[in-house]
Amino acid sequence: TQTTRPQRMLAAVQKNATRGDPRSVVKAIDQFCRQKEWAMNVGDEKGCILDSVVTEVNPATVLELGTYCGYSTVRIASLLPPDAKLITLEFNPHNAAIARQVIAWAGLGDKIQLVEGASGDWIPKMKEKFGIETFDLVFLDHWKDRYLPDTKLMEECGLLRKGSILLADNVISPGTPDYLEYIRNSPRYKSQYFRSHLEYTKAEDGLEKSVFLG
Ligand SMILES: Cc1ncnc2c1ncn2[C@@H]1O[C@H](/C=C/CNC(=O)c2cc(-c3ccc(F)cc3)cc(O)c2O)[C@@H](O)[C@H]1O
Ligand SMILES: [Mg+2]
Repeated sequence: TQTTRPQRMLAAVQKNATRGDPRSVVKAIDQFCRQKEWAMNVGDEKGCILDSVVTEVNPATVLELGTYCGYSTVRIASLLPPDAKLITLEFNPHNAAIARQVIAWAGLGDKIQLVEGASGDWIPKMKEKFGIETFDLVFLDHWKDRYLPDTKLMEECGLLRKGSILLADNVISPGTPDYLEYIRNSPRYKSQYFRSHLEYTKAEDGLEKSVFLG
C-alpha cells in the first residue's frame, strides 16, 4: 500500500539520523526535502533564524502551533535550557503519530509535550492542563488563517506577558496578510521582519518576530 510523505520522511530519519542526536535528525529531514521530496518544514535557512531567536530568548516555556512532522519542534527543543517546556499542538492524528516518532528518535521526548488537538480548543486550557502561566516564545506555523485568531485568543487568555516573543513562519509565502496587518499596526507589539526564502526553494519568504509590550 502507498506510504504518505510524512511516513517517508520518518523513514529517512530512521535510516540516516543517529538516535539521540537532534541535529542529525534536522539534517536528515533537510536532506530528504532537498534531494527527494519538498515538504513544509521551516527548513535550514529560516531554521537558522529560528535558532538565533530561540538562543536569544532562552525561553523557559515555548508554544508551537502546528507540529506537522516535528522538524521545528526538534530544532527548537535541542536549544532549550534543561528545565524548559515546549508544548506543540497538532490536530492531524497521522502527522502527530509521525512527529512523536521523530521526536523520540531525537531523544527529546522529555522536553516536548505534543498535544493532539486544535489550537483554538487547547490555548484556553494551557493554564489548567499544563500549569503554564505565560509563554516566553510562541512559534506560529499552522494554517495561515489561524495566526490572527489564535494570537487574539492568547492575548485574551493572558498567555502573553511583557516581553513574550511571537515568531511567525510564512508571512510572505503562503502569506498571512491579516496577521501581518494586525501585528505591525498594533501598539501592543514591536515587530521585525527577517527576510529569507521559502524552505528548499529560491522563492521569497520570511519570519516575523514580534515582542508583546503588555
Ligand atoms: C488550528 C490547528 N490546530 C492544530 N494543528 C493545526 C492547526 N492548523 C493546522 N494544523 C497542523 O499544522 C500543520 C499545518 C501547517 C500549515 N503550513 C502550511 O500550509 C505551509 C505551507 C507552505 C507552502 C508554501 C508555498 C507553497 F507553494 C506551498 C506550501 C510553507 C510552509 O512553511 C507552511 O507552513 C499540519 O500538520 C496541520 O495538521
Ligand atoms: Mg511553515
